[in-house]
Amino acid sequence: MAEGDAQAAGGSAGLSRRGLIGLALSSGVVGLAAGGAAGVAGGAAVARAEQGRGHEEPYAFFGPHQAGITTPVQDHLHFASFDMMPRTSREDLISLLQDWSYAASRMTQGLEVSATGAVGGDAQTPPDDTGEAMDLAVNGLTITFGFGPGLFENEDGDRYGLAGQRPAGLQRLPAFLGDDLDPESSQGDLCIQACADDPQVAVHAIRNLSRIAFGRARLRWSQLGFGRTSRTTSAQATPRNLFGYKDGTANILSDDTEALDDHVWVGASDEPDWLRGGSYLVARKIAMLIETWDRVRLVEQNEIIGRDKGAGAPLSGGDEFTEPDFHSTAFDENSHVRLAHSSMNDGIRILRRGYNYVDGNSALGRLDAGLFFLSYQRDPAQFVTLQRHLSTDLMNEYIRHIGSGIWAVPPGAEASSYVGAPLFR
Ligand SMILES: C=CC1=C(C)c2cc3[nH]c(cc4nc(cc5[nH]c(cc1n2)c(C)c5CCC(=O)O)C(CCC(=O)O)=C4C)c(C)c3C=C
Ligand SMILES: [Fe+2]
Repeated sequence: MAEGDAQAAGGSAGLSRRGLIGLALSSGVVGLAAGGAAGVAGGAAVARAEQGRGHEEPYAFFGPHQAGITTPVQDHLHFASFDMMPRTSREDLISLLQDWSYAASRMTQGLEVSATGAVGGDAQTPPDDTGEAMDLAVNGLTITFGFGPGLFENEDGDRYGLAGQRPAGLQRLPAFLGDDLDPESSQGDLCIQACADDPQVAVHAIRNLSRIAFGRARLRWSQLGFGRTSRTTSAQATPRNLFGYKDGTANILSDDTEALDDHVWVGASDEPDWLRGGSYLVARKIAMLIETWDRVRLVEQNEIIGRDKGAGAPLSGGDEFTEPDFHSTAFDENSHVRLAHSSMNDGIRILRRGYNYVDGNSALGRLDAGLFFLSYQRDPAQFVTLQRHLSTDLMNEYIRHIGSGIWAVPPGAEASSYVGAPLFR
């Protein structure tokens, strides 16, 4: 076994390639844990070409926090929710997480899922990698994994011996006023958020991870997103959502370590200890009634949001980054920004990372479009409090929550290990 291979396999707690049997893995595996893309070794490995508009340098896969939370928000999303297959064991779950981590650690460095990849293996077997990202650069790909409530316990009981490790806050979200949820596009035992500056790179990641899961987990639902609706660094311009408003102005940014520790990362004083350095992810698929919104007068649109459509400034005045003054009579008391603001919610903040989506159109010629809302928080109660407070939001006339999910997002994997390893110790 080459040195890189040994590091990637990492002993009993390490990355496994066992579950990839049938995907014809062979020699020449890259020493990802040690050197990332720079460690490309022999074998038939194909490093992806340097074509792409987005971020050219890979983001590290291993580290204290998973990438894809504070990482500068990429332009495209493919989000997938999975259910474990019936009669799978704890060992199946562990091997799946090991195989996913191994493949993710390669793809996020711009490599194919295995050393032989799409064209370097035995031509008489299906290739390990599906190939559609071969000529594309890494495009800032991040792959973030989450564990749903059903992984710890469901109607079949404690399938994987994890019930005792379940975070107290990891419960299915309560019903909210006006929810119109489709259970088929909600929740799931596991989730994967793939973000990249090229949509094909994100889709390639989910497609290959779904393939690797074969026999152990199956895709439950997935969502494509385009046009980020948030920013996580001050260097990123604030993008716009499908209502035409700047979205992400007041988001938590990656250099605000105090806010991240207070509001996003599960901390040293929080339980359970395997989740420290992780977070909780909430996803809400929110349909936006675009055609109805487009008939609303501009002044009323501004009242509903609580900000000016052009500059994104609060209605109390100033520029985009001026703090709103809620003593001003400029705000309707049920404007979105007022109801969502931390000063109206006991100081609660969340890190938002959502995307626009368009899933075609209805038979009536209306766009099936909206916001795939994603937020990271230290405690799910933060989202629940905010969403309850939004029950009188003027915006509610123009939106419908149609999908929902919550997952515990483990800390980043240690080098040579896999995402979620501390849960199984
Ligand atoms: C429960 C949390 C939230 C949901 C759901 C939500 C949906 C939603 N939001 C917009 C558009 C905007 N939201 C803005 C600000 C904002 N939204 C939330 C929370 C939820 N939004 C928060 C915490 C904030 C920040 C409030 C503050 O501190 O000022 C804005 C203003 C610009 C900005 O700061 O990002 C817009 C615009 C839509 C369209 C939507 C559902 C479809
Ligand atoms: Fe909002």
